[in-house]
Amino acid sequence: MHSKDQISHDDYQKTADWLMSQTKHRPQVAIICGSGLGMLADTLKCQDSFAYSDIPGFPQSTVQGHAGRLVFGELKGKSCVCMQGRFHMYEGHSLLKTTFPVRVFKLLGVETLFVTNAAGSLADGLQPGDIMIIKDHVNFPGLVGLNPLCGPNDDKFGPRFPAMSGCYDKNLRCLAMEIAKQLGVAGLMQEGVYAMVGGPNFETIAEARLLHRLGVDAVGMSTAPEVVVATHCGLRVFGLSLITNKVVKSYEDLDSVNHEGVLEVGRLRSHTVQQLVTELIGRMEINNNTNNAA
Ligand SMILES: O=P(O)(O)O[C@@H]1C[C@H](O)[C@@H](CO)O1
Ligand SMILES: Nc1nc2[nH]cnc2c(=O)[nH]1
Repeated sequence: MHSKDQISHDDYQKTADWLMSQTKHRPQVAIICGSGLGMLADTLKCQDSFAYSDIPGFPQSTVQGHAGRLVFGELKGKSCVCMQGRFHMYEGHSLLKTTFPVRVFKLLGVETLFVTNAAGSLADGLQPGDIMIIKDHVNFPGLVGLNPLCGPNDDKFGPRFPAMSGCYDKNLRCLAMEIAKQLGVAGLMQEGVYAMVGGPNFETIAEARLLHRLGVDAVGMSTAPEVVVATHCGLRVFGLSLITNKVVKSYEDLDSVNHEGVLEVGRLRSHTVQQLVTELIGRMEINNNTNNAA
């Protein structure tokens, strides 16, 4: 890693301090909105919002469907911060930049991170419009050393060799399924394994078949680095993939995926995703956060 890519503890702290000087909200929960899912921020009450371009140290969103705003507010009595737009490796950001907000959230006192994304389905049982609760992930870039934790370890955030088993909180996954039943949308939901690939191109048929054989249920281009960094600094994580398309696995299939279609499914399912996230945040327990990374 080149030194220009490194971000010091002070850099994260400066951004956190700036945000705390601009808003009275002290969020317990952070939400990262995936492609087409930015409307999650609209449900927050008593909003304070900041364009990424106005936040010292923040990267900029370049992808259509990622507005580039950080929104603070209340949801069901819990203080939240929501990223309307995330950063992807394929935009040219370093992985440390991609995950920069997660460590800032930790310094703000956040204890639970919600990650959402748009993903293509490889599992036969997952259809466009379905919602997958992420049970686990395969971080393909991470497996070959493209990991935000590479480089000097910042012991104030977490250990050199963090465990990743159990990084998607089981209690929150169970509660989400219970809420889905109560909302009458359990038929749309199942748990599965998400895989991150680098993008920005969608999969070839041979790549799709490979991922399918490896046991991947849904594939996308984000999330895993954020979850790795969140787990490293002790955040509890809950993740949802909105299935926006079937990944083409047959040479006879003439379908092909495009980003506009991905955003459209996001819009169609926005209400259900919003309801689920709102109820889950309302019903989950929050521990007293001692903010031990500060
Ligand atoms: O930010 P997410 O992971 O939801 O975005 C997915 C992956 C690509 O960025 C884009 C492809 O349409 O959607
Ligand atoms: N890699 C990948 N990312 C996606 N995001 C939404 N759909 C897809 C897909 O089919 N493949």
